[in-house]
Amino acid sequence: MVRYLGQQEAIDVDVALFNEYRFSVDQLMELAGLSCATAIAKSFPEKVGQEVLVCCGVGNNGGDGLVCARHLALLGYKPSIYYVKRPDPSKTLYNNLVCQCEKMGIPFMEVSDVDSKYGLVVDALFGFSFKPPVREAFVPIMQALKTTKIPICSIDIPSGWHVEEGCPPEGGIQPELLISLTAPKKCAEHFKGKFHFLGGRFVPPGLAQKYKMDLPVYPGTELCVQLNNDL
Ligand SMILES: NC(=O)C1=CN([C@@H]2O[C@H](COP(=O)(O)OP(=O)(O)OC[C@H]3O[C@@H](n4cnc5c(N)ncnc54)[C@H](O)[C@@H]3O)[C@@H](O)[C@H]2O)[C@@H](O)CC1
Ligand SMILES: [K+]
Repeated sequence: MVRYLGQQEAIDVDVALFNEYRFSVDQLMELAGLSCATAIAKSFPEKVGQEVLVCCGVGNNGGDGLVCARHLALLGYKPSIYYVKRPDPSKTLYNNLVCQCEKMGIPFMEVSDVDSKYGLVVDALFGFSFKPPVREAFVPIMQALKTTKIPICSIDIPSGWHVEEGCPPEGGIQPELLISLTAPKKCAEHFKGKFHFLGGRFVPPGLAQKYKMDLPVYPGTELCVQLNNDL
């Protein structure tokens, strides 16, 4: 059984990947975002050709969302991006990701009429660094995601959920697909949606052993593996 990590463990793994194993953020973000697009395509093949709203926050989870949007376009979906806040010019990584999306013709827009405009929503607002409660600037988009009837695909953490305890008592978003990256975090034990995938097939075996991740075997050359395929 794959082990579900606590918030501090997820942060420690992150630090080890970058400092000890010398990966760059771009490298892992590309693989993470690609695995998310792949999991979405496996879960919702019937939505190819439809509009997809990709909601991106200001951290690396949002960066995964930008990469995912680009790959969704390559897979035949029609993504649009809601970016809560454009990155500061000094943040080269995020500015490059934005440029890549713009050059692909992916529009950046405000959120309106989610239920009538889109077939899917990708939630890349907060990842494992989230600490509740949600700050003011994010309340409108969180409200839109809480009330939509369109299936939500959450990257790494259902945004607004406590990273370990799950959905907040006052209610939160209920994604239909969760793509856990690297290893699932404890909140995923409370996930009740239809599809739970693991993505981010880049964990060196030594690191997986150190954190006793017990990662499942990815089939063949797949970039993601379904964790709840017994359903
Ligand atoms: N460690 C790994 O293996 C990898 C992690 N990646 C992604 O990186 C994510 C973690 O990224 P980060 O550490 O940058 O953090 P997050 O993207 O989880 O969030 C950080 C941002 O959210 C803000 N934030 C935190 N709490 C908030 C609140 N209550 N209200 C509003 N804003 C709040 C922070 O100020 C910060 O700007 C992961 O979940 C995953 O999606 C991938 O990109 C690549 C590989
Ligand atoms: K998320």
